[in-house]
Amino acid sequence: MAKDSKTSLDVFIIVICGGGGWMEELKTTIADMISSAQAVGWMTESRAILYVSLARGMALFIKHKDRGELRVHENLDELSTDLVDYIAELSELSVKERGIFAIALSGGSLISLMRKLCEAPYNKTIDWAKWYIFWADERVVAKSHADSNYKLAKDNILLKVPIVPSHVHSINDSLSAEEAADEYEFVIRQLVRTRVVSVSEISDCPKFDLILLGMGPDGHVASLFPNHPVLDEKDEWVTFITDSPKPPPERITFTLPVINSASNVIVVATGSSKAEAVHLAVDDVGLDSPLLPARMVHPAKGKLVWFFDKLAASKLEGSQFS
Ligand SMILES: O=C(O)[C@H](O)[C@@H](O)[C@H](O)[C@H](O)COP(=O)(O)O
Repeated sequence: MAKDSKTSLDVFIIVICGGGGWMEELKTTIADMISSAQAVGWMTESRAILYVSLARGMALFIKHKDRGELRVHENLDELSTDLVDYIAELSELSVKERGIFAIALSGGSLISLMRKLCEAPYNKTIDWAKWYIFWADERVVAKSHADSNYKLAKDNILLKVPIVPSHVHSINDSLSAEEAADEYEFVIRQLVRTRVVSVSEISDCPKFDLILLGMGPDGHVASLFPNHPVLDEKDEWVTFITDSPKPPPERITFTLPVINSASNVIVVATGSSKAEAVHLAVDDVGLDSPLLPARMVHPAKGKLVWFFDKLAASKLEGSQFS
């Protein structure tokens, strides 16, 4: 079989979501087989379409040729189940490898999609004492304010699992945005020194075990908004903005070099309002199209996984999700 270059999504992994036991083995076997078939040029468009139609009503896992892995789910419940399962898997690997799981959260709907972490089996099986929590971005408001990303995570997750309070690193809410960003970077520098957070082999940046990002309809991730000068920040690890188009205006945010130095990055986008941004962030859209912040997420050595529901994935090239 000849390789068909029209296979726009370079589909080569389909798995049935859920299950366990033999289903897990089947998933791995299928992934390996399709991966080998693609590697030797045996992946045809017709086969990809067959897989897509087989996957209707099931989760579809796609290995994109340069945008990481795309996981398209039928609905939010399935997405959330797969998301927490993947986070638990990364936590286990990281704790096994280095005894710590340093994870950076964002705000928005992502947090409610993570709430299953507080339920069985994860509340018992995850090694919560090894978790260190950070924020990839935070709104500069009091920690008790309804807009606080810290409060959102605390109320929905952190209070419900046995995380060590001293492992939770949130910003100092009594400072200005600029001061809070500087101080947060200082805190992270100390934790890199003691290797609570690893260091990247290719830059001097911190290497978080996992950075979790939501994506706005404009393609922003963390508090990195389209066309904002902080997208060019190369030196700072944490920076600030006072003109966020999404309220509240004052925020601190990890910079792109930090996001792109992580071992793992997850981007979650759901709902039809995100469909165009998903297309622009993932597909080969050419240089004339707007360069969205989400498209600039490209971990140099790490793994990037996108979690979509079928509405958010509906404008992906070659998709059958609409
Ligand atoms: O503090 C923030 O505002 C967030 O970190 C932001 O980057 C969020 O993740 C996206 O705007 C997506 O939010 P939704 O998932 O709620 O659309």
